[in-house]
Amino acid sequence: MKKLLILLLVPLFLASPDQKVDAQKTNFDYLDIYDLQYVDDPQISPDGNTIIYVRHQFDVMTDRRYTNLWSISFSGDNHKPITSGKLGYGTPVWSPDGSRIAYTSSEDGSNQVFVRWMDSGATSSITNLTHSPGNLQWSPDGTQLLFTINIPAEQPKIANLPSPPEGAEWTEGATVIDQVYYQADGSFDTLEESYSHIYLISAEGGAPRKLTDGNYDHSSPSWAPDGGSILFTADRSGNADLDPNNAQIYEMNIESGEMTQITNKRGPHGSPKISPDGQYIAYTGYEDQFVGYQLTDLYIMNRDGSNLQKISDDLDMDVSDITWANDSRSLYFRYDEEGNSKLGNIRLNGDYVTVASNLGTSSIGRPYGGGAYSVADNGRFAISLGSPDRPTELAVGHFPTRMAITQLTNLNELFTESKNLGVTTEFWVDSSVDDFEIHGWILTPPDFDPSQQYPMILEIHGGPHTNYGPRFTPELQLMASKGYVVVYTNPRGSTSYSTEFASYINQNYPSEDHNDLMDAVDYVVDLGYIDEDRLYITGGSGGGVLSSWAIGKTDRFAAAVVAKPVINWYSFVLTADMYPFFAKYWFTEYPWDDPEQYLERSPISLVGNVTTPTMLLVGEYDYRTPVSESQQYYQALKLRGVDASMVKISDSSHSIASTPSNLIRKVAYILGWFEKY
Ligand SMILES: CC(=O)N[C@@H](C)C(=O)N[C@@H](C)C(=O)N[C@@H](C)C(=O)O
Repeated sequence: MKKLLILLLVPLFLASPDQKVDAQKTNFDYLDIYDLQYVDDPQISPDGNTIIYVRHQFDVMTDRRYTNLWSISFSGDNHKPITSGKLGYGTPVWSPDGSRIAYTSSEDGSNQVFVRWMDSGATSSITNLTHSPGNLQWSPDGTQLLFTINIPAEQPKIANLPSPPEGAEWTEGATVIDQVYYQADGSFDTLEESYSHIYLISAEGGAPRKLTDGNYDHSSPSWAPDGGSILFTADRSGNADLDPNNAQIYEMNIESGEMTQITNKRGPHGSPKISPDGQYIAYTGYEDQFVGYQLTDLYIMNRDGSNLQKISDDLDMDVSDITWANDSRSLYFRYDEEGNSKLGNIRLNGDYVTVASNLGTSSIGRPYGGGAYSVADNGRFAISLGSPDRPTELAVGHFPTRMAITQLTNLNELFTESKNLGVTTEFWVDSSVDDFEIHGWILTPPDFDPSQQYPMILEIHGGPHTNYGPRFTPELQLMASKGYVVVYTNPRGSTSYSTEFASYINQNYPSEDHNDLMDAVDYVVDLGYIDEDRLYITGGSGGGVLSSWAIGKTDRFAAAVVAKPVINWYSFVLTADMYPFFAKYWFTEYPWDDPEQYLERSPISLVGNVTTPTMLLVGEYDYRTPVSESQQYYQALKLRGVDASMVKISDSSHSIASTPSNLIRKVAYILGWFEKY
């Protein structure tokens, strides 16, 4: 008995100290997804004393994500629900005096705008809309709200059809399509032609006033400090559908409805905001060069559009989500840097600082960037705080005193205390083809022991102009919990490093990003704990491009799962929902004018080399990277006698992870395929 006892105790001491398996805990498993909770969209009150945030939860019975509004004080006290139930509440916005919040809710069966009086808790819907509202913006005096909704365009009759006889059982009929955008990923039906318009409504309800007109989209409304006018963006050229990157800034006088175009440089103009002193307009954008990646900069100009200045020259990172500081002397903004999502503050002379790092999203999928923040008049701010080890929580801080960031919520404390999770470690590897350094992370299994040999999965991000980072990723944690070392990287083309790095694959994708991925695999293999006979590769969307490209270049992988890929750029730009953008920005010619340009960068051109057993996996209603792309590769592999399988995830769009059970299915099919080999 004594000898048996010693044998039983030894393995526990072998585990590396930082990954000792706690026998009281269990490994992260598929159904644990439904226990996760996320903080998103934290909105701090104007006086900085209270934060309203959106809490994301999941219901295993309805297989749905549902959201509620919660409130907590800046000190962390008085944490309580504002709404409850398994419905949808979102986009909370404080009134300028902090007495009310406006938000959207589906509690009445359709998405409407609600207002809550914070002192009494009285709540009322103030709209009765037929389409979902968005972009809620309080007027400076708190008496009115702006919002946008999509309004169907008048549809001309195409044919004078006879009516079926009474009781006849004719077929459904036909869908007439004549607009450029007739499908959008996430909308399962054919799109009706509609345009986004801006409305104004009393904060106490009543008939809304339609401010904009015409068959044009109007977006990003914001108020002038005096409440006399609003800014918004629109491309009213009449060619916006086929020229998708040229929205301009307009100012509209609320009383007269008179509209003035403020900008006219070619290129996108996003999120126009007037400074609190009324002196400047800030916006994000760039001068369009018609290439795949273009750095999004921050500009300021006078109210009339004169004296335009780019103030983010020293940043070389994409700027988004801008907010003027109360003194009109700086702006807060979101940016990603080396795979870390951050909140920054930039002065009008271009000097900038990082205010907070490690922002997180509410995704249950892969570790993409993102995050949310808000700032009070006194410099207090709230952020969605991410971490590689737990879902996103709420944190607060103060700028410029730079008090320590304080995490206020711990929604997942019991979860993280009861689960053995994979551990994320960072690495950099020198490119084998030039001077770039490639950034990556290794997610090791909960019971990891570097003296053992492990199967390895290389998981590749899409976009391609996005970035992965040390962020909580249930999708990859599930792979690690099943015993895999999971490696993920930011190959060239990824954002958050430099314009040079991201632009390298402009009209040159895929290319040496493949080498970056193989350099990362070589690096991790050289660490000595990977079984080289059990190397696996997978990736979604752009990651599907690179995983199918890779197995056309090497047979080092025991198996591959190519998820929602582009396989043939020629067919892709003629079937994808965003086809005008893809054709005009990812290529220099149309496919019929230069088929070779499309074919030479298409994974289908390398399928003749493939020996790797491959599963295709795609959402049944994926309109971003259509099912037909996966079908081409699957059928080519079958014709070549390569072991292939194809999984179509039912009722799924491009965003497979938007439904928890579909995320579970995706990981289970991926691991099932790898286990087979
Ligand atoms: C950044 C981004 O999403 N770009 C779009 C043009 C896009 O939809 N790209 C897809 C081809 C893609 O790779 N999407 C990634 C984000 C995914 O994992 O779905």
